[in-house]
Amino acid sequence: MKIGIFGAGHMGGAMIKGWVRSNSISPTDILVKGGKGDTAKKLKQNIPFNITDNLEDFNQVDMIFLAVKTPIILPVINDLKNHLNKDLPIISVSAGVPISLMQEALGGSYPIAQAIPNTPVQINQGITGIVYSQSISNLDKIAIHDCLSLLGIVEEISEDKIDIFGTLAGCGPAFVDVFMEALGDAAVLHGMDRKLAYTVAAKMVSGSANLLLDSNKHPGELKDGVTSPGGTTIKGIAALEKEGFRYATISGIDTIMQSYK
Ligand SMILES: NC(=O)C1=CN([C@@H]2O[C@H](COP(=O)(O)OP(=O)(O)OC[C@H]3O[C@@H](n4cnc5c(N)ncnc54)[C@H](O)[C@@H]3O)[C@@H](O)[C@H]2O)C=CC1
Ligand SMILES: O=C(O)[C@@H]1CCC=N1
Repeated sequence: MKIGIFGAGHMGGAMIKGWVRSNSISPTDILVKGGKGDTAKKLKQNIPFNITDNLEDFNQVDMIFLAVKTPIILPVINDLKNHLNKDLPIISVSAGVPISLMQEALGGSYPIAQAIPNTPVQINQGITGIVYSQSISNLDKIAIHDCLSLLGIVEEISEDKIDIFGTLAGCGPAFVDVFMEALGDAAVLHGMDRKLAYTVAAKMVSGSANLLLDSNKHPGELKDGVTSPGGTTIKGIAALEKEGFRYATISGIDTIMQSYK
């Protein structure tokens, strides 16, 4: 499978790393178009993919991912379509560009998809939500699904849920990172070595997440299993709730959702 990708920044770079790490895609089967900066060139120092600025070269690949910033998705699509001599599937990973706008730019029958991956794709532990255009063939869908599955779980979702999917799965890692950083600061406040504190925080978060998935239990039930009556944990939970922990989290997600309007 030959993959084309525009943009090798945070998201594009994470996808490239994940594909190569999966051992199913050779770096030389990845064709990258970078921007004006040297991000793609720097990444190429570690991963020997191909770089080009010649858009005609993308006719050699099986599908093209767009991982450029949201405001330039449509200009990039408009430029690219003039250089393709066949209808290669184009998958935008950009948050906030509706598939209808991309479809309009490419023409009604052009095969496109909007996918929202997240940064854990770089270690093949991502989750990607995807919406396909109606015109896309089953064969294209299977090929795109297979390609994204190398990076983690893939969920096909309806178009009206892509923004909330992207907010939860795509933005969410930053929420968890801030949480782990804060846990680390608290542990340092109480004398723990910072490196150890982050290791403990990360293993605690990943272990708790895996337990939620494996046990199929409600998160509240798992929380109840930690909060012994009159014990220490419930004192901490009460203090967090007093500070609006749940509402702060809901508000964070809701604020992102409002920003799409
Ligand atoms: N960072 C994340 O965790 C996630 C990002 N996304 C989406 O991915 C897209 C990119 O975001 P980031 O990677 O965070 O931004 P970024 O700024 O790190 O990367 C964008 C890259 O595009 C390159 N670029 C600019 N113009 C270009 C052009 N004409 N052709 C090819 N490359 C060009 C830039 O040099 C840069 O390296 C955004 O639309 C965002 O919504 C989606 C899910 C998660
Ligand atoms: O912050 C952003 O705009 C992107 C969208 C999903 C994650 N990062």
